[in-house]
Parts: sequence; structure tokens; C-alpha cells
Amino acid sequence: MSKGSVLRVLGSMSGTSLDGVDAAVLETDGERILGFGPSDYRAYTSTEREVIRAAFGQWSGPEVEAAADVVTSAHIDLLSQFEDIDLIGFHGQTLSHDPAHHRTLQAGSGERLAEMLGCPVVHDFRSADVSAGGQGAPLAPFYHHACARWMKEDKPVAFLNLGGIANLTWCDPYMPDPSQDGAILAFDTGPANAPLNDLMKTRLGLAEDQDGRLSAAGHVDETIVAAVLTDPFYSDLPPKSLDRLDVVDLVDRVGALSDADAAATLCAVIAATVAAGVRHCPSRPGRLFVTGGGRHNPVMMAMIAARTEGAADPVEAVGLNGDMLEAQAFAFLAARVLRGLPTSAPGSTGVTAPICGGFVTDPGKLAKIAL
Ligand SMILES: Nc1ncnc2c1ncn2[C@@H]1O[C@H](COP(=O)(O)OP(=O)(O)OP(=O)(O)O)[C@@H](O)[C@H]1O
Ligand SMILES: CC(=O)N[C@H]1[C@@H]2OC[C@@H](O2)[C@@H](O)[C@@H]1O[C@H](C)C(=O)O
Repeated sequence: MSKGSVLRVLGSMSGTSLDGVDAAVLETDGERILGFGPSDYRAYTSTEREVIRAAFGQWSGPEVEAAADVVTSAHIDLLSQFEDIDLIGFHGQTLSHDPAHHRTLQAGSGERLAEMLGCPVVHDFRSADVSAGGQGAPLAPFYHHACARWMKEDKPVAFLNLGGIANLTWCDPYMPDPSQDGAILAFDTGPANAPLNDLMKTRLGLAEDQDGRLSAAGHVDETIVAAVLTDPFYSDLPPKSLDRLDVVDLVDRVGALSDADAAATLCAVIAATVAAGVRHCPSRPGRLFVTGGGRHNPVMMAMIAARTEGAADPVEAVGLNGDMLEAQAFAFLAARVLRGLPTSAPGSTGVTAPICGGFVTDPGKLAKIAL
């Protein structure tokens, strides 16, 4: 792909909260956002969800293979609905993440997708970064930087993703290249919805604390919040990233509390760890734009605003789609991979030098998009 060519890229993301697959079209040259296209979502069935969940924390074997099949099939279902696509960016589903041992596993077959959909697919975005000593996550920050430039922000801003895990990107839109030193600082701040969903599931058999209704009725146990914050992860300087399994024990920390108090306390833990993350930023971000499902939880949003002593606005406030931002991010990164541009840098994953991650599987169509 030559500099300046605009592609219609379909990005897809299957996130840690295991609700389903998001897919969105982005028009991009890998440096700029040039247009937004259609998007769609396919929920996992409860059976599919359990097959994937059974493989969490594993690296190989029959459960991993079964999970990969479910992930690939769900993506084929969803992605085959889109038309006029030049390229697909396929994140897959993270099953295990252990950057300290240079390994991370995103289940799903980019090769099968390319073959079934007859379209070039970029996949396995994280392995090259962890092999080179990076955290392999978060990877959306380069797209957050492009969003800040698209928004024509003139001061550093921050993006907070409240998915299963929370990640924060501080970025300076004045610097044109996201891989430049000082353009970005990004890292996982700690838990987001994952422990709250686990609490709702084990205590009440529900998928989530819808609209924060249970949390709103509870009281925060500040002793527990303070105790969680003593975990060195929160004071450690970035870069840092988390595995889904790193936050499961938080449900035990609130085990003695009533349902409502436990939910409220978990929301406060999320907000306090986000606030600890904001304190790691090079400068106080002018604005904090929130993406991911947690922005729909008014209790979580209010606690974040209170504990960061600032405003936390959903990204919709600036015309972005907070349900599809991660899918768009992997569309953006796929275009960067085709151009050989970096997808991570010391400021985003701690990798020693900017690196282009991701593999391209081409069923014979790439020649058509002016490489
Ligand atoms: N109306 C709502 N009220 C409360 N919580 C909500 C609401 N809508 C979504 N959520 C929360 O958001 C979660 C989904 O968020 P999202 O889709 O951003 O996660 P993900 O992409 O799977 O995660 P990650 O970014 O960690 O990979 C749900 O599991 C739920 O906990
Ligand atoms: C290893 C992995 O899949 N990490 C996810 C997870 O979900 C949120 C947070 O933890 C983030 O680090 C990352 O996802 C987003 C899309 C990212 O890479 O930017």
C-alpha cells in the first residue's frame, strides 16, 4: 500500500468481557481517519461463551482449539455481512497474556477468515511486541492518538477504555507521529467491568450491573479500596498490562459485603485505580474521553469523575462511537501493518523501539490495492 492510499478496512474485536464480537469499517491510510463506515455486533451464545471461558489461562490443547473454532466461526458470521472491504484487521480473543514470559495468545484463525471471506486479513497483532520485550498491550493507543488529531485537539487528552480491564492513553495530538518519543503514554490501569460482571454472575446470576442500579444502592467500603491500592501494580510506573485472570481475586476482596455494597466498592476500586493511572500521566490531560461498555454505568462514571477530580465524558461527546472504537482501532492498525508502520512504541507497550506487529494472510487480493 503506498502512502496516501485510502483503504476501507473492516476491524474486529472480541473483548475480555466476552459479550461478543464488534466489527466496524474505517476509511484510513493508516495515519489518518478519513471516514467511518458501518458497524455491527454479534453476541456470543451462552454455550459459545462457556467454551471460550473454559480456555482462559491456557496456551494449547483441546479447549484452546475449541475456543478458537468458536471465535473464528462467530467472526465469519459477522464479517461476511460487510461489503466492499479492502482489508480486515482481526484481533481475535485473548485467552492468555503473559508478557513477562514473552507470550500472549489471541484465539481465532486469520488464515481461515482470509480463505472464507476472500479478503486479506491482518492478525496476531500482539506477538511481535511481546517477543521484542513489550507488554503486547494496550494497542489501541495509536488509534486514540489518530482520534485526538481527527478531533483537532490542541492539548494533550486522555482516552479511558472501560471494557473488562481498563486502559488509559495519554496523547499529545501536536506530535504527528504516534511512535515519536513523548507522543503517547498508555497502559492498563487495572480492573473495569470484569470483576463487577463476575460478582453479578456469582451472586445474582446476572451478566452485569445494568446502568449501575445495584452499585447505586450500596455504600463504598473505603478500607477495602485503600487495601487494593497497596498492590504494587498500581504504583508501578507504566508500561504495564494485565491478563483477565489478574483481576478475578477482587471479587473475593468484597466477599463479606452485601451485594449492593460489594458492587459499589468494586466501582470505587475501578475509579480509584483509574485515578492512580491518571496520576502517572506526563501532564494532567485536558479532557478524559471514555470508551467501552463501562461508560454506560453512571455510578462508575460519577466515581471516576470524582476520584480524578475532573470531567469524564463518553467519547460520543466528540462524535466518536464508544462501542466500536476498539474494532476501528484494529482496522487502523491493519492499515498500518500493510504500510509497514509501527503499531506500538516504548510509550504504549514498553517495547524497546517502535515495532510493526501483525501478520498478513492474503488470499491473492493484495495486488489490487496498490502496494
Ligand atoms: N448499560 C450498562 N450498564 C452497566 N454496564 C454496562 C452497560 N452496558 C455495558 N456495560 C458493561 O460493559 C461491558 C462490555 O464492555 P466492552 O464491550 O467495552 O468490553 P470488552 O470490549 O469485552 O472489553 P476489553 O476492552 O477489556 O477487551 C459489559 O460486560 C458490562 O459490564
Ligand atoms: C492482552 C489483551 O488482549 N489486552 C486487552 C485487554 O482489554 C483491555 C486491556 O486489556 C487492553 O490492554 C487490551 O485491549 C485493548 C483493545 C488494547 O490492546 O488496546
